[in-house]
Amino acid sequence: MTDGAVPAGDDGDATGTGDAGSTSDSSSGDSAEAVSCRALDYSFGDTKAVDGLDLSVRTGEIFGLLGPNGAGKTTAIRCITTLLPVPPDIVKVFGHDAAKEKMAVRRLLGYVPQQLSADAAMTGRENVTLFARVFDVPRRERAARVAQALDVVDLSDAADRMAQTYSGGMIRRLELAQALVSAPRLLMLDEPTIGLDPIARSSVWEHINAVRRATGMTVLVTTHYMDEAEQYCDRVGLMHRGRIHALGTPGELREELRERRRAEADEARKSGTTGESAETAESGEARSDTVPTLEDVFRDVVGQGLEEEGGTYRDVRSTRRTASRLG
Ligand SMILES: Nc1ncnc2c1ncn2[C@@H]1O[C@H](COP(=O)(O)OP(=O)(O)OP(=O)(O)O)[C@@H](O)[C@H]1O
Repeated sequence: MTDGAVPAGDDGDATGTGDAGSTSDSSSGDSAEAVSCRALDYSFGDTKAVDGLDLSVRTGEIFGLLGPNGAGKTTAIRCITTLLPVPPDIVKVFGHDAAKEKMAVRRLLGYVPQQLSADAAMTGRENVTLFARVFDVPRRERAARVAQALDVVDLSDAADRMAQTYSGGMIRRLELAQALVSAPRLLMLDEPTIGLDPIARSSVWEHINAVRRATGMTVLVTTHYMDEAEQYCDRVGLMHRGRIHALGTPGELREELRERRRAEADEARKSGTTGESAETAESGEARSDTVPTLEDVFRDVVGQGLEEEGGTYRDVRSTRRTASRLG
């Protein structure tokens, strides 16, 4: 079983908590909040991967979790998918508790992990059919649902070709079809466009957007690409060292920084005694007039750029196998 499959019937919880989904008040999954994490912690031995994370994803939005390598994004996503065990009353998906109602949570979500989740030695259709079986899509509906999922990502014509003949962008779209075949209410994507060329990146996003528009599905996505977050996410959370340091729409975050810069420039102008050179003061003023980018916001909040921590991002990107073809 790949990481991408979170089968409804496979309870992988090491803590052995039961599933109270069918008896819960919230069993219909009706909740204005698609995802909620309250003070979520997760450690691997001595490494604190997630450190008191508070997160609220609203139903129907595209929420981007941004952060450098090692910020804890994947770990947080895996806690929400129930692939990593969490204590009760910390993580909820459409009101269902990820510890107590694991099966109910799994039935509501589709997950495209960073690692490859398509099998090179099967056709596109066979790959999606496998996910349809794992996710318990009723047998009589299966063929139609598989065809529909392939159609949504524009892979109908290539459906009966082996996945090893697909380009990197096609593989990512195939993985999207795998996650969509169970008609999830929440789609979680971990670095969906990493390693793809700009055209393939925008194609993947166009397909995500089209499904979102058609179904009202909620999307939670992690990305390093600020331009994508800016263009496609309704709101973003800037994550660093296991927690969110800034949250809002890209426009709000940029405007907040612009205001802070203006206030600082005013302050410097008023005091005039800060010892800063005329040149520095001038550059501060000029800065306060330009609209900052999300990268500027990130740098301001955590004191560094997205690509500066961890040092292994390029390695990760270069080893992301869907960047080329399946071997
Ligand atoms: N299975 C594991 N065992 C030990 N440490 C881990 C494991 N998975 C993640 N970590 C550590 O937890 C921290 C957070 O990692 P995580 O993968 O969640 O970050 P990320 O923001 O998703 O980064 P990336 O973009 O590289 O995936 C890092 O310090 C990482 O080394």
